[in-house]
Amino acid sequence: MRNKPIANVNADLLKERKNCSFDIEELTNLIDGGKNQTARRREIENMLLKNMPFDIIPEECLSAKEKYENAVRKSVALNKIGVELVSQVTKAKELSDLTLTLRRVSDAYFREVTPFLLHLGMFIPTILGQCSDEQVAHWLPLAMQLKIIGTYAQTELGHGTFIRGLETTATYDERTEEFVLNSPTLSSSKWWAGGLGKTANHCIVVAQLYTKGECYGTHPFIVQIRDMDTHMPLKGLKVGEIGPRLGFQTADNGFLVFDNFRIPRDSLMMKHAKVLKDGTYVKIARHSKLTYGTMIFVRVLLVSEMAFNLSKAVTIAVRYSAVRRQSELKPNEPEPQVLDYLTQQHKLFISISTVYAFQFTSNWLMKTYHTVQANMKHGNTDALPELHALSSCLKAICTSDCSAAIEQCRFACGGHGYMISSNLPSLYAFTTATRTYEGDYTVLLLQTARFLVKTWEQVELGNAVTPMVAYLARHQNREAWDESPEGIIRAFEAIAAGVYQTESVRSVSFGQSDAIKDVMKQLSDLYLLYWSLERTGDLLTTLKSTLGSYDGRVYERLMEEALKSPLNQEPVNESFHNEPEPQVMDFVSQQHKLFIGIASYYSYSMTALWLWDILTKVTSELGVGKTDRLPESHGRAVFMSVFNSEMEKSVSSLSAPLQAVLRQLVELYLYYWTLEKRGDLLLVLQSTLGSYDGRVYERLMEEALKNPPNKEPVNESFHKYLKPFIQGKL
Ligand SMILES: CCCCC/C=C\C/C=C\C/C=C\C/C=C\CCCC(=O)SCCNC(=O)CCNC(=O)[C@H](O)C(C)(C)COP(=O)(O)OP(=O)(O)OC[C@H]1O[C@@H](n2cnc3c(N)ncnc32)[C@H](O)[C@@H]1OP(=O)(O)O
Ligand SMILES: Cc1cc2nc3c(=O)[nH]c(=O)nc-3n(C[C@H](O)[C@H](O)[C@H](O)COP(=O)(O)OP(=O)(O)OC[C@H]3O[C@@H](n4cnc5c(N)ncnc54)[C@H](O)[C@@H]3O)c2cc1C
Repeated sequence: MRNKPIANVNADLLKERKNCSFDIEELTNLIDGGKNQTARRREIENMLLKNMPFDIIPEECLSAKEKYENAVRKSVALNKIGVELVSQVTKAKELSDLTLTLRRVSDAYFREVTPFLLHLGMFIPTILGQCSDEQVAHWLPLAMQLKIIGTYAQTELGHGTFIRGLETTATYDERTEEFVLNSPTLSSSKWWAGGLGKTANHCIVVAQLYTKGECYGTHPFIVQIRDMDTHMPLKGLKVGEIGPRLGFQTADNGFLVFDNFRIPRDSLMMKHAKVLKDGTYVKIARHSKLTYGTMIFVRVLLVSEMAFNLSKAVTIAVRYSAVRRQSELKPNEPEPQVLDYLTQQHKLFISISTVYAFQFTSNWLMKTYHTVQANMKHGNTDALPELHALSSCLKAICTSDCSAAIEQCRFACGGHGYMISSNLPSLYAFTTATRTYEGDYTVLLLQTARFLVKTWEQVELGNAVTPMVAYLARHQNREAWDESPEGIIRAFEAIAAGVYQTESVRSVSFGQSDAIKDVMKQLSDLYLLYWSLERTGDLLTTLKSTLGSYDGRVYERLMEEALKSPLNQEPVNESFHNEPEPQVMDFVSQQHKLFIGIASYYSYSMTALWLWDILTKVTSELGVGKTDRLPESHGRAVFMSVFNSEMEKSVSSLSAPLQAVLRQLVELYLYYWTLEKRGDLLLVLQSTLGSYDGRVYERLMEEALKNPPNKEPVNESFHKYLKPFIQGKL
């Protein structure tokens, strides 16, 4: 796309590019995976450039409904080309290169995401990973050619993390050889699935399988949810869009509720378990968690997704920093490019290095994933726990780091970075969601910690462990790390960094020029140094804590320390003889702790009554319960001054004794009612999650039902684009 010289390039950018120490094309080839892949990518880009409709009005200026329709229009056009290209491919490797290229290039057409994301990212992978061979033969061609459009509905209003707690039931009825799907409670409503709200006509539903009166746990089912011709929701289910969210605005995330909805027996995805016609349950899987396979796959995918998204953000920020000039450092000299400020480089360079850390680690992780999959085909699931731990850990860290780094890139672009047109807000909104979906950050780190603790036990027993965790045995002297959760996670992070270093060295060791090697080495060093400085505290092995000692001799150490206190060096302190012991209330430091708390509390309450709008803003951002911890002194000052002046205005014309009494009464009244009516105050949170009565699920559903897309059962884009596309008439 960009291999031709472009006219009118900013002079500063040209200058920076001229300064480059290596051949840019060579690095491009490295990133693409070789010269041929670069050429193929450009070919596809050019083809799409010629054929794809561009936005006439920027996406962000459209209404929510228009945004969705526009996204469907573009998705259909893109996938028409995609399906055609896929049909020409014969080899598996070519197919995976092509899907990756299409995935990357497609981003150029969406500020938000395509409503087909879940179809490509989870529906197809789940067919591949969870269906029996016959089922794959039936469903895969339909899905690949987009004759059906699917999504993945696992999460419910009540449970996302704890999959075993899902409440949707699939009860086998052997008389009709059907499963009956039910959502027995409000909290069992499926919630969040991308593309479910308006687009998908099929859906993978994860439900508790019951047969012959027994529950066999969660299983995936493939379910048609809309009529293929009219697109109307099928009888026995309720489906809709969940409402506006931070990002993913064009992904029509949806809800789904079942009421005795019947599906054929073979809707159960039967690779890992079967239910026979007579209702007998047959377990096939050698590992109980194989039904979680799609999640592992997407976690692996997300590492490269994060590399890609951060690469876009940092490219935007670096280019802009070369163009942007700010502050006159020397009189009559041009203002410097902001890129030349060291502080600006500090914001940006770690992101560049992080992109490569993620990308190299991602290539390696994907290879590892395929190796484990290949072994599992032959029945060997030994490596699955480690793959789960590894993909959980890397997914958690890279999604978290990526969204933080994108924020830095946005900060680096000053005010203009806040414009939607800069694309940085959308990149942030997209990536910050990845920290939550496909397994929440904390939860996944805890999964990894669990694996490491188990491995540690093996090390202690002198048993062999896998190469990836062999360092645990090397560090058995416990000097290099401690056994706290942080220590475990830190050790794992160190491994991730190690992978990056070895992989980057391996990747650049052949063919590549010295110039590229130098740059890669610098980036690798930067990444390692940056994180060792960031985590200096964690890297220190002495915890300096009586409570956190390795041997757990907490009380002995507390006593030893106590005995060292100078006060204990004399049996009776001289103040016994000379001064009465003070009440702790008399200590100024104690008064400071207490009185400032009371004063702050009053100030917030007063300000709430007099300056309702300020409170609404602050509390909706911080939460009422947290206002006493309002961190910014500026915010505190505003509250204080408003409190003082408004109070004074009200009572200043009255006599002094009356003023004093009124002040006390006002204080009492406010104090009393603030505590009594804290529920009402919480209403200013304007939040479905933070309501005083805790009716979270009811409110989420009420809001979803108010959502304009749910006012029409079928969006007109179905008739205009989706239907002709699915039926091959476009
Ligand atoms: C090639 C390109 C193609 C094109 C791609 C296109 C697009 C790509 C772009 C983006 C990606 C695609 C889509 C993105 C958009 C949106 C997607 C959002 C979709 C979703 O958001 S979709 C819902 C995901 N929702 C979750 O992510 C729930 C998280 N919650 C869990 O994942 C579990 O619930 C957990 C693990 C917390 C507890 O589960 P639990 O309670 O059952 O287990 P428990 O803790 O008791 O552990 C018992 C034993 O199981 C082991 N174990 C656990 N999990 C395992 C696994 N997966 N594999 C192997 N072993 C496992 C343990 O290690 C332990 O082992 P041990 O006993 O030996 O210690
Ligand atoms: C944009 C987006 C798209 C999504 N798309 C889909 C989709 O297509 N299909 C689908 O099925 N789902 C989807 N999801 C849902 C997503 O997978 C869940 O939101 C995610 O798994 C987190 O679960 P939760 O919402 O139940 O969070 P919770 O588990 O309720 O998390 C709330 C808090 O509790 C903490 N917590 C929870 N459990 C533990 C624990 N055991 N130990 C310590 N702390 C804990 C978490 O760390 C977090 O701080 C999507 C979500 C988003 C945001």
